[in-house]
Amino acid sequence: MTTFNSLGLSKSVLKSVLEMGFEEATPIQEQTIPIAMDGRDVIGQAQTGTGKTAAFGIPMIEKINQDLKKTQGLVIAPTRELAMQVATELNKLGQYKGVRVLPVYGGSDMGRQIRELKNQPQIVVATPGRLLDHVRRKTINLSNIHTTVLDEADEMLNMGFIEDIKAILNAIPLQRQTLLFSATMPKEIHEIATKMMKKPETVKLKSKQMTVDKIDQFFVEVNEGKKFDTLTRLLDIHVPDLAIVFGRTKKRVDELTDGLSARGFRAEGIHGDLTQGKRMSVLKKFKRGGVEVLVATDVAARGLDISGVTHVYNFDIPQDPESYVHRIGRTGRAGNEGHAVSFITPREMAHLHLIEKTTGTKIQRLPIPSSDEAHKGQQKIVVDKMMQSIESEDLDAYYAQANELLAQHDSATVIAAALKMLTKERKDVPVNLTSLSPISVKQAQKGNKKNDNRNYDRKKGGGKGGYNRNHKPKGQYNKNNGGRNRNYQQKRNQNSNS
Ligand SMILES: Nc1ncnc2c1ncn2[C@@H]1O[C@H](COP(=O)(O)OP(=O)(O)OP(=O)(O)O)[C@@H](O)[C@H]1O
Ligand SMILES: [Mg+2]
Repeated sequence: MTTFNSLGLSKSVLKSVLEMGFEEATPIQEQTIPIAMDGRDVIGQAQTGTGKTAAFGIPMIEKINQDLKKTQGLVIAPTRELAMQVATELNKLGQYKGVRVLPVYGGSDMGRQIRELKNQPQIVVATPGRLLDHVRRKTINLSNIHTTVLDEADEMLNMGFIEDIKAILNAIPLQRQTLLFSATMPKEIHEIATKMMKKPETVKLKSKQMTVDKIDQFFVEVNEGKKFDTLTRLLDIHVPDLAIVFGRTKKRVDELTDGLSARGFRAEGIHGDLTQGKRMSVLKKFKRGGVEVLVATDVAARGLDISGVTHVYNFDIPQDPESYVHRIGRTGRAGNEGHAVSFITPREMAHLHLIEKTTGTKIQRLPIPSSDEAHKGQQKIVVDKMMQSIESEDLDAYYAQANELLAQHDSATVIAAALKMLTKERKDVPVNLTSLSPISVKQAQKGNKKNDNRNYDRKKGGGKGGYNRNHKPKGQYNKNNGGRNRNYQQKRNQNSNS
């Protein structure tokens, strides 16, 4: 066990870390913080949800000169939501040192952003498109930057972003320190990365598989036309606290959201065609539990850290194994348990095997559940609630009526009627989705990302503002286990179908 104390942090950063509920360093933090604090370039690869943000955030904050009111640190992240989240975490890490952090992303007011950048926040966390815009307009001063981070580095150095990244890096002083982090780092990208850095130290945590072993991984083999019914049945059986359903295209996400709402689920969609205001409000609602199913394109696949996500469903199989790793990594974070189910059409089985091979994981087959099982899942929720009521509520006022009913009918009939009334009868509203063609292995191996509709930061949208991550310390890295997990554990034990 490595405490943050033994990593040689300054008093103020140590205070922030402890206040954030971090008691011991995670392995990637333990291994990269000393190297990065030494000023060396680092490529850090560790599984999803293992604290890579603080692994680069802590050394970056330590290096900031708080008396110098100039932009000294730059973090680039692929999506607006991730940029906001990273900025929030850095703000917390730097709160006692008094470091100012500004998120800069597309879809928010340009004029205001320019004014804020003029004040030279010490750290800027930005999406590439908007950042390049500022570089070209000369509305950001990069001349004092000594530390640059590419979060989700393999994605940032992929086809869609690499030209922007090169242009940005070319505008930053050469004597900078560069830190690259991701849960995945394909060999070709690692080579590209190395060329952009100064003798980088690669820290890759040894593990058999790319994914966290706390995530149970399943697949269902199902025809395209049966996917939707299968999804709603699984949701009824699993009863997730919070679930994310990934669809391949924006249109798919819209259709899935409408379909789930029609069947009585509190579902909302998130993708790159929505205004920034809408994207943020959906995410906020999801974090608060006001939305139980978030339907998303790959725009939500990387980096987002939302506590309470117990299930991830790949309604459409991801384009490449890396995307699979990131998508399912939205659950099972910071030592918590998670569950992932991928829907595979018969013609996509080869693609599934490629994912298994690349990630070093065996994905277990799950039979397609029947509507009867789904209905039993819903009844189980009512039974659990009744049991809780029996154990903890004062029922005195109800006994007279209960005895009267029992005088007329046998007890099983009375309870069956109560169960029927309380069980949510899922209206099997017919839902027709536009059919998508299966993904072939060839398509995936080519890394064909042209038509995957990620649309990260290319859209001009309205709305601005930020959200506050409601951080709860949790999981194996500290002893303080959040309430949601306990509830979930209970639910799991009670729900023998899951
Ligand atoms: N040392 C620690 N002890 C306890 N919790 C931690 C520690 N470090 C980070 N965390 C928490 O773990 C969660 C996951 O961290 P983070 O988002 O940095 O993961 P990540 O490795 O970047 O994942 P991804 O690959 O999905 O981006 C966060 O809620 C974070 O606050
Ligand atoms: Mg991350």
